[in-house]
Amino acid sequence: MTKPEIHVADSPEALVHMVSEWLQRVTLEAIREHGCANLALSGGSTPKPLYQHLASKESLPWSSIRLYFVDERNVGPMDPDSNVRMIREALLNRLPVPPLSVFPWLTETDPRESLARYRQALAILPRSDGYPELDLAMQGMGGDGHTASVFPGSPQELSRDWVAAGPGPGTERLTLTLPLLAHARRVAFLVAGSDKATRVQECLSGESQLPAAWLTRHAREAHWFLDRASASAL
Ligand SMILES: O=C1O[C@H](COP(=O)(O)O)[C@@H](O)[C@H](O)[C@H]1O
Repeated sequence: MTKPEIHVADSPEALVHMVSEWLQRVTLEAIREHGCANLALSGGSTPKPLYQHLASKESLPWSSIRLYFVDERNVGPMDPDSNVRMIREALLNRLPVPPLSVFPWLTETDPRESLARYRQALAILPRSDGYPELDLAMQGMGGDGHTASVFPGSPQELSRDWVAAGPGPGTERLTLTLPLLAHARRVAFLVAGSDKATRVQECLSGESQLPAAWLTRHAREAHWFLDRASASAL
């Protein structure tokens, strides 16, 4: 449990550049250290420009990177709500990423089957305290303080498993759990916009029990990447 590092960029565009440089640096470091980098990416609207930017740079050795998905909505892979659809369109379809290194959630089926398959996909990772160890988990934060698909007051919030399924606004969710994410070598939150400023302040105050705050406090190394607007209440 260490103090989170807060990085503030002057604009949403500068934020994308800042996170992209950092993500590339820590990814290359992991590849140098143990031959590959194990990353988990979030969905939602905030990271899309980051993924598009990364796709345009083509500077990472994608054959040495495994890509997991922090969470998914239990909808088809072409559904407008699908996280993997957004990440494929913004990033994966534009790059030479080997399909076998990409681990989408199985959806449109019994969630117990999806969770069992995702546990298998995660089981190839090294372990930290019995949890699969990601090199980097890229997180978002919703306006209610959720992160991944762990919503305040949801059953997912209490899970100590590696993965969980449960309710979310609109669609059922499949998600990596907070303890698994906390065992990643690094957790990075990417948040933009003045509408989230008060929640950012709350999550970084050290008192809050919201999922994003819990993960920040329990992560081995937590980073918050903010634009000026989302950092305005700090
Ligand atoms: O529902 C979700 O929301 C969070 C936050 O999304 P944002 O659009 O407000 O940045 C996201 O991190 C998560 O992957 C997604 O499923």
